[in-house]
Amino acid sequence: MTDAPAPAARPRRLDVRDLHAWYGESHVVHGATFHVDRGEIVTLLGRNGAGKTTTMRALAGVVRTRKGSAHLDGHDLLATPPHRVARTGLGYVPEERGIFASLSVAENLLLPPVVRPGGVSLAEIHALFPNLKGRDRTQGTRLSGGEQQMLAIARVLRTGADFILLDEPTEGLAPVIVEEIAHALGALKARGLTILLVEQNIRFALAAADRHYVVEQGRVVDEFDNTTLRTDRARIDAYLGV
Ligand SMILES: Nc1ncnc2c1ncn2[C@@H]1O[C@H](COP(=O)(O)OP(=O)(O)OP(=O)(O)O)[C@@H](O)[C@H]1O
Repeated sequence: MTDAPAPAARPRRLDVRDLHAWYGESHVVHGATFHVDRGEIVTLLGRNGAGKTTTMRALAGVVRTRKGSAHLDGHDLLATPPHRVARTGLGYVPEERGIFASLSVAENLLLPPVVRPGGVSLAEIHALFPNLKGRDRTQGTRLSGGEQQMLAIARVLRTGADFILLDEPTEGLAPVIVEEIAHALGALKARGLTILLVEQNIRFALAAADRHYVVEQGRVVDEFDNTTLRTDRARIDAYLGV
């Protein structure tokens, strides 16, 4: 009898080892180690102030005082100047979304340059986020919070980014909009994109993601798959202090 072949491992996209990051003298990320494979959606969960956003900002090159290693598809992110990071395929959607008040939806969308082939077309963006359809001339800040979040994601998708860092996309949004965003992330995953998500909303994390890391004091201290996250609420609640 021959053994069944082992399932093919997915190629690793993001490999972060012993990452440290500082704001001035303040040492915030203390040796985070984690990875994200091709086509996965992975969350960083943890209490406020645990260092999740700073980890993302360090990967995106917004926080520049860093040590350790972080590679995306073999590109050394810590050695990449900020204006070159987008060319590695990494797109960053910050928590504050960054929608310009004085610009229309279309102007916001077309603002960042396309840096790689394979960007999501306007037709695909409208299929993913129907709320944005027909709103080209609407002032950015006349959109609802959910629509601004959709616009912020769409803007990064247009550039050709295929590894998306998404910081708390559901914060402050109504449940129906949260569902729409979960649905859109599912469609992006089906399209082959890879996503690292900072989240506080466990229901959304379960609906949208494949795996979950817990961050405490700037370190990854545990990892959950969806089954464990669903069934062992006490374990995750202890980390989150709920
Ligand atoms: N620009 C900054 N300058 C100095 N310290 C900062 C700055 N931004 C965040 N910090 C501090 O770094 C620590 C980690 O913050 P971070 O935003 O990464 O946490 P988080 O896990 O994303 O939590 P939250 O959900 O509250 O954003 C906190 O103690 C925070 O006060």
